[in-house]
Amino acid sequence: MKVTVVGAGAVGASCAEYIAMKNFCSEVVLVDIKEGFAEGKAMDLMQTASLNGFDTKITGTTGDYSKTADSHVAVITSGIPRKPGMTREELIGINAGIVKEVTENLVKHSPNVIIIVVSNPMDTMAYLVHKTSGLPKHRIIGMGGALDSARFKYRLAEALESPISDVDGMVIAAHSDTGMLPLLSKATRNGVPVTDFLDAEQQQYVIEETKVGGATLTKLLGTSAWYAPGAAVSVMVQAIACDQKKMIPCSLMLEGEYGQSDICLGVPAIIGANGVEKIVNVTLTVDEQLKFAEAAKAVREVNGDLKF
Ligand SMILES: NC(=O)C1=CN([C@@H]2O[C@H](COP(=O)(O)OP(=O)(O)OC[C@H]3O[C@@H](n4cnc5c(N)ncnc54)[C@H](O)[C@@H]3O)[C@@H](O)[C@H]2O)C=CC1
Ligand SMILES: O=C([O-])CC(=O)C(=O)O
Repeated sequence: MKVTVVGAGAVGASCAEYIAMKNFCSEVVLVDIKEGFAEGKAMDLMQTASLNGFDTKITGTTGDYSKTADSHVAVITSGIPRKPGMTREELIGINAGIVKEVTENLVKHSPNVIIIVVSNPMDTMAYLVHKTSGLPKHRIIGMGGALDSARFKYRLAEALESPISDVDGMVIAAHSDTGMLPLLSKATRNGVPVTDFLDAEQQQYVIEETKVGGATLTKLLGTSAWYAPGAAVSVMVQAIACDQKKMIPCSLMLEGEYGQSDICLGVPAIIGANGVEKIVNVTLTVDEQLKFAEAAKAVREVNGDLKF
């Protein structure tokens, strides 16, 4: 299995590191536009191989896409991250052009690739990849829900004063500060609804902290997060590489599912060797249905700013 990661910055390098550490992949190619940067990150990571016990070969290139040829999976992390006080949506002006150009280069050299889109605003960037790549829809997957769900579980465990391994939960809809939909109604501690343990105030705290998870870290770090984003991507790549048929919320092109069409939004899906094997239709409460529709409206407005 050959994986390309475009963007050797904070998230791209973290993706490559977690993929290598899990040792399920033969080759990872890092690509960046900054001269020597991807080569340097690849060399540094390779010098951890004997220390961390992996055999994945990591190489780097400054924009030579022939080195990415015949990748099974490509992860797009190229673009700028937000600074404190910004929204993800404000990144569209710079990132749309980068994502479009990177997509064209990737598809030219790997026509059968499965693309995982990370660059923000992610739901809109995933939509852009659909509109410009010509790839079938099961081979374009936006990464947001895997990360947001991990943050939801972190906040749930904090409120429950429980180990995170006791907790299960999922976040769907948009990967934005306002459009995320943590499915509290379905979250459990060892199969017991979390709503049995948490009062209304605690429930609201978990929901609000989950939604602004990325903004909170951006304020603390001065740029956006990378460890959990990198780990979330590695889980998705492994699900494909090992044909795990894992259920992961991802931003996918909808054609009537959840009442939406011609939009990429976070929904639970089975991820395996073919990319998206199936979108899972979860029954939402009336309030969740309304919130999902509101998130769709906001993403659609951002999509309207795209020029193809
Ligand atoms: N979907 C999600 O859950 C998450 C998305 N992000 C997004 O991921 C993106 C990357 O974030 P970071 O890694 O923190 O930024 P970064 O600035 O550390 O890295 C981005 C890299 O992209 C490279 N780049 C720029 N244009 C390029 C091009 N045309 N071709 C190849 N490489 C190019 C830059 O040289 C830089 O090394 C941002 O847009 C950020 O908002 C970050 C975290 C989570
Ligand atoms: O917050 C950001 O801008 C980066 C991101 O998408 C996240 O960490 O969830």
